[in-house]
Amino acid sequence: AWVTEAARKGLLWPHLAPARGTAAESRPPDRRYSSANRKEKIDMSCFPVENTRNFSIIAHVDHGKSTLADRLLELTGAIDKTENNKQVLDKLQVERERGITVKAQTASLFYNYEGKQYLLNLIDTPGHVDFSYEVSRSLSACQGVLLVVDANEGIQAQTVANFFLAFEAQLSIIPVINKIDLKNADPERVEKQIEKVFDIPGDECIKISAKLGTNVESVLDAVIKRIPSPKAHCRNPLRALVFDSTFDQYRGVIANVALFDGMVSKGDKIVSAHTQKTYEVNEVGVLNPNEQPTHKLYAGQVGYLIAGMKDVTEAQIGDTLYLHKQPVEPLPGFKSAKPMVFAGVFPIDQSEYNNLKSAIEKLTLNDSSVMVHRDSSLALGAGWRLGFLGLLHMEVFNQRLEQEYNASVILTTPTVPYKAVLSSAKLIKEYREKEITIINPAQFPDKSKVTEYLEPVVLGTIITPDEYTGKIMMLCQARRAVQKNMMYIDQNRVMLKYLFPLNEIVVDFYDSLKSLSSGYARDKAYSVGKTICERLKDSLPRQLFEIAIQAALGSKIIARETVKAYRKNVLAKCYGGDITRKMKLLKRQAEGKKKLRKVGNVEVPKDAFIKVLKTQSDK
Ligand SMILES: Nc1nc2c(ncn2[C@@H]2O[C@H](COP(=O)(O)OP(=O)(O)OP(=O)(O)O)[C@@H](O)[C@H]2O)c(=O)[nH]1
Repeated sequence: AWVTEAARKGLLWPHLAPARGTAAESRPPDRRYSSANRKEKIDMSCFPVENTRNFSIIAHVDHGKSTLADRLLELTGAIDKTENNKQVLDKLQVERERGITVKAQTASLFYNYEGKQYLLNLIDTPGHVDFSYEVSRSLSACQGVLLVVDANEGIQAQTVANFFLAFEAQLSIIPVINKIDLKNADPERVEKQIEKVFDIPGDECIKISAKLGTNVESVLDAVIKRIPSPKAHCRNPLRALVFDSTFDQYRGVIANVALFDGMVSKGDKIVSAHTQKTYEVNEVGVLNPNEQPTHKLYAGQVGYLIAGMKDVTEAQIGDTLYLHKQPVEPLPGFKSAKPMVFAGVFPIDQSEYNNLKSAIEKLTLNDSSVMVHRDSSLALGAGWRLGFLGLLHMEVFNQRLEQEYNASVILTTPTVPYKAVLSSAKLIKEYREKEITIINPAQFPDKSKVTEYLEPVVLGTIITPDEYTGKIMMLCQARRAVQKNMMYIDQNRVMLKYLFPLNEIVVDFYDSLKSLSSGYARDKAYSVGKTICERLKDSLPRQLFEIAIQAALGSKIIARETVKAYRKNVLAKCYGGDITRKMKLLKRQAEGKKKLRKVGNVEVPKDAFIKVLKTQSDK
């Protein structure tokens, strides 16, 4: 939301609505695992809609989604049981290194249950808040979710956010309490939290250890029994939703599709509802979890499709594909993800500009949520201003540029966008708009030309042991946050909801919050200001006059360093002891310096800039 300072205080947090409960299911007697023949094309016609389930796993970061996904893949024979099955669906190097999921992956699992073959389409989702656009996107292809909660940590902020994404999409929600093998696990306490916060009966919780594989089979059984099959019809004309797309250097765009109606196979002519362009389908298949070509894809199924689309903009996420000459009503698309954190990206060396340009272009082919604007700076040369969904998204992008494209870049301090309602007729004419969005601090219009400024705000959830509540409330107030809700989720854990100005939390809020509970809270603005001033002092060449380097927070100066002037010995030629002449010379020098300081421009050399910015991003 975008609000003014006054409106921020009036906004309401949507109250916790009750969950749609589903009855607890009894355990089924027989089961057998089947693995599909992965060499030949699979015939998908043996999976009618009623034997298909499309589901996702959602959880707070590190609660064990990927580990559970690995176990489900093993149980259904999609991958072999080995020690090395760690986060099979996390394919990117950055995902494995950071142990986080960035891009959602899909896997079709084949499972024999009570004598019937089932097709279970699992769509893995990232847990971090920056990637929640990936979550909602994946959910649109599902009818149900597994809500994984750590048996030790209990419900966390992202559990709540993800629950609401699933709840609003009207999906069946199966709570899974994971890590029951941990010494400090307290599944009963977590069960009560789930009842209290989500209003889901405690006996619907499935308690498992994804790591050891304990009770994981009952998760698959619950998927079959509690999640409805998709409402799709093979006899209707094709209606396929593009819910993700990736770019392959050799094969072009691979679109992940969910078939809401009809069928599609190689050779079919399809049309994109968004671009109205026609393509011929080269290949269809399912992900098991690697691409496995099939003869056809049928209504209710989830798979991939390759049709000669050259870049991901041709396979827009949220687009509907239909058969040529058989147009259908397009499915409701997605709201495109809005970047909320902007930073300048410049090559360390301008001769690297073209390489960096092509690296950014390639990377954004796979991540269409990054906004790209050209930018230039006197000090840093030509570069870009990129928009990201959050700080982690920015860091991941930067890391991928370095790892996958060998690019080294300068990343400037991130900022959030602001809006300004213009009052100056001249500016309105120039922008051709009354309300403008400012993503570059250098382009901030002057106060005298603006009626009001608006800033982005976010609703944040904090879950904490109650002994820290007081300190956290003070921190939130200091960040101009407005409290919207507070409730005990169990005896000593509190859930706080605040409306935060995004700018106040984007960079270091989480660090401050963590340090509060570890007992070493500090004011970061002062230390950051001081460090930058010190670095600049060391990097700036001395001038004939004194240079004051100040860090300001609003109009308040919070740090200062001085670069001393060169002192020219004006008395060098003045032999003898005439003190009045010496004084006169020194006075004239001082006056000259005073004048110089007023008019003197300090040119900041590029390497000084780089030094300061690099130490910032290295921190
Ligand atoms: N003891 C124990 N550890 C587990 C269990 N399940 C997962 N873990 C561990 O918890 C950590 C996080 O697990 P992941 O599966 O990567 O978590 P995730 O939710 O997929 O994380 P993101 O993809 O970043 O959202 C890993 O170190 C796992 O080994 C479990 O049942 N018991």
